[in-house]
Amino acid sequence: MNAAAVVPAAGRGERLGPGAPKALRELGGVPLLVHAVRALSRSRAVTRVVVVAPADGVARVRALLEQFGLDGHDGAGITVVPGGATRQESVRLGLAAVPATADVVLVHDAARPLVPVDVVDAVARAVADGAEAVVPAVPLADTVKQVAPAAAPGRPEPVVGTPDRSTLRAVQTPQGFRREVLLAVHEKALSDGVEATDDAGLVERYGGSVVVVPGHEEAFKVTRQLDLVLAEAVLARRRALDEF
Ligand SMILES: Nc1ccn([C@@H]2O[C@H](COP(=O)(O)OP(=O)(O)OP(=O)(O)O)[C@@H](O)[C@H]2O)c(=O)n1
Ligand SMILES: C[C@](O)(CO)[C@H](O)COP(=O)(O)O
Repeated sequence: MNAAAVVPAAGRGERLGPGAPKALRELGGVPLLVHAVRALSRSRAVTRVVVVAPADGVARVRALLEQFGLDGHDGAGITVVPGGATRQESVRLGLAAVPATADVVLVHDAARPLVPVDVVDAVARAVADGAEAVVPAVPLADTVKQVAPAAAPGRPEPVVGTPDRSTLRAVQTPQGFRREVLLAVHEKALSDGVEATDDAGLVERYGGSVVVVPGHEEAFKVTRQLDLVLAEAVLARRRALDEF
């Protein structure tokens, strides 16, 4: 297997609040992006990483990766390309830089810095074993309600349904794909104007099959301030355990 990873890191991080682009915010003194690239590089399956940087931040991201010893000379080779206005566009631009020799592509959010390498390996292995699209996921802790729009602004939203929680999963990254499948659905989505919140959603939209492998609670996405607090705690626990 020859897997390349695309790391969308071009988002602003509006929900995290004011500051640097989210991927460059620090966790334990190290940018989220660097954590994410290190996690991918730990997988023997990953031979190339394409980082998709904010369009005006390519030089800064290259310098940062070099500063943290991730300049392509140690472990997986790394390419940095400019991203787009949406996550989907950023992934498509990153995919264009994936070498044709890669038969498997993993797409991993820079905003999921603490993904364990076992999850990366499990996703890559499931694609190598024949799946065309693979997502890591965890069961939900909360009950989920489907709602309709409120009658007026400020009014409560009416509940219209309660899906059976046992059939639902919260989906993480890296998501893994046969390269030609991911390329094809991104190209079709571009020409059809189709948008999805994750890459596997595009595969589903065009009739492909997607399977789930176990994710990990530490692969959560840093989206809001509280996630950063949790990520600091998880990292501190890992560092403390490493000392024993
Ligand atoms: N135009 C974009 C938007 C998002 N992303 C990346 O997609 C991942 C998941 O997106 P999200 O968590 O929504 O990040 P942001 O878009 O930065 O967050 P927000 O929606 O709060 O602004 C992140 O690693 C983010 O950098 C990207 O590469 N290009
Ligand atoms: C791809 C993803 O992380 C899977 O859960 C998620 O859909 C990204 O959503 P975001 O709103 O762009 O963070």
